[in-house]
Amino acid sequence: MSPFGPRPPRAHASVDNLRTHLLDGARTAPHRPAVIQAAPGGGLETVTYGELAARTDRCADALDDLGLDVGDRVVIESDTSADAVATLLACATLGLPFVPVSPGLPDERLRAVIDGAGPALYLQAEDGRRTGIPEPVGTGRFGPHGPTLERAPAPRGPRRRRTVTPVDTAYIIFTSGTTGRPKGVTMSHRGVVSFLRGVQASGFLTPRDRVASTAPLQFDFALFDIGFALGHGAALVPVPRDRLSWPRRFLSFLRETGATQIDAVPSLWRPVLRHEPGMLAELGESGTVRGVLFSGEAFPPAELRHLQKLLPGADFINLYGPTEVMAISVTRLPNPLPAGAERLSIGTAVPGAEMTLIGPDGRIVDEPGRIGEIHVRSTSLFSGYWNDPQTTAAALVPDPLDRASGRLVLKTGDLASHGPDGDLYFHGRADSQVQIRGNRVELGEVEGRIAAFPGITGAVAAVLPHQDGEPRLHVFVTPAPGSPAPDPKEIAAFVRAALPAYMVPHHLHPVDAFPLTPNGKVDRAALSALVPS
Ligand SMILES: Nc1ncnc2c1ncn2[C@@H]1O[C@H](COS(=O)(=O)NC(=O)C[C@H](N)c2cccc(Br)c2)[C@@H](O)[C@H]1O
Repeated sequence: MSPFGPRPPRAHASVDNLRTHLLDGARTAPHRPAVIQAAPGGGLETVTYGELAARTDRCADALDDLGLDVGDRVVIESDTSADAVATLLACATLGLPFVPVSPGLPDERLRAVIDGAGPALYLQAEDGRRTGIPEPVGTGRFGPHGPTLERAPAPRGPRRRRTVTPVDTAYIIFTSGTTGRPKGVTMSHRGVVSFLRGVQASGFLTPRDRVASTAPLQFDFALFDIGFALGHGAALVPVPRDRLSWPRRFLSFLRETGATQIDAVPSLWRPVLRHEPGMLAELGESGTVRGVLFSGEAFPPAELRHLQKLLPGADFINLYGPTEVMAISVTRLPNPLPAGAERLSIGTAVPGAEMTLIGPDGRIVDEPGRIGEIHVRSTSLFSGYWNDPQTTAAALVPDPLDRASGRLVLKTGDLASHGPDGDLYFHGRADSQVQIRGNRVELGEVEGRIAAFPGITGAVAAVLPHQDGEPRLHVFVTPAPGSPAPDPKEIAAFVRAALPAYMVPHHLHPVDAFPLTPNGKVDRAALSALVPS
């Protein structure tokens, strides 16, 4: 009996809870590998479903004894690992929303997340190096034997809640929102589990798969990988951060672990394609890689074609969606992409969700080719931005097709059009539509054209201010190693041959690599710093 009175009953297997959904594999096949990871002393170690469940319950018992209540937040600072998974599943078991942050997060950003979330407890991996967590937050570390407490959480008073329900918060993801203050995307157990069930219906994974996960834990892509792998009884293969920074080390880790599925943002592939196409081709020939899943940003078609050529036997899966609904669609793309395809399909929503395009007039847009803003109906809708009802009301709006119902839909801020086949095609963010001399320019079109120029492996376009007040179109390109710096006049002619004159870039900047956000996407806000002064 814990000093704080009777323990609340654990989440019952019949109701949606992240722990019960993901540890089902522990009941049916406890000896199967759940996590295959780099071992601290080098080499690899395997944690089975049975062992993962045991670590989860050890951690849940220890957290339970602290007298935390359903709804009390726990910050987890770690890379993806078996112990991080056990800790977040322990939180799910007790209804403690976890707030994942990555070790690289600067101190002041972590301070902002802690100010925002008001956590009861902060836990880091046993080898974590963070110091200076402010009172009254409790602090501790976790390892294979569960958590060890350093500073007890402030006394919480008697428990008010009996048990965790599917509409309770599973996690809060703080996104580096464009405005300074980070927004906390609050996701319920029902939201996560219903999306994972929807993806399962597509049948992309079998229990024999090994899913290489490359996203930082603070990005819901990492949470997806955990749910995707464990929900199928497959093995999760977290790729260590120091393996991601070098293409050779990344590819050798994929080979050593026998990864069959590689999940990454498109930009992660750019240096691999540029510097190690041969080693990538060898991995392709080995036949172990069955699938490449990507999300977070549009995969530039020229780069995707190059990757498909090197991994001919793999499925290429485009996962689209904002963190506010976890995601929405999972689309297997044609391999190879049809020649001339300028835009990738984001398909149709997973079972249980629906995307509709709404025009500026609030009416549905459904004739092919016309652009509208994606609105989403789904049981995976987030509960709201943490402690921010105004911003929530701007995103969760009355259903424009069914106002009387009181039901809300997510207004995504993303533009798309229907293809002839009914699939949706992504046209960028509504707030990133730019005008050049009064003409609407879709940056993706300019980038796609320039990336197809021989000797260029990647292109990112941006409209940047100019002292004469007239904004200018800049393009940053990564030339293939050993290729001469591209001639701006040749590029201009190449663009003019396919696009209207106003899409011809004013400035061309060859760069070694594009700046990336902490989640690994191209950091468009950082491009202006690359313009030579
Ligand atoms: N496949 C695409 N093609 C093009 N543009 C994409 C794609 N996926 C996103 N985006 C863009 O990224 C925005 C959203 O950013 S986000 O909130 O940080 N979330 C993300 O990126 C990650 C996303 N939630 C995700 C990723 C993997 C698994 C899960 Br489960 C969830 C979307 O609104 C889109 O603008």
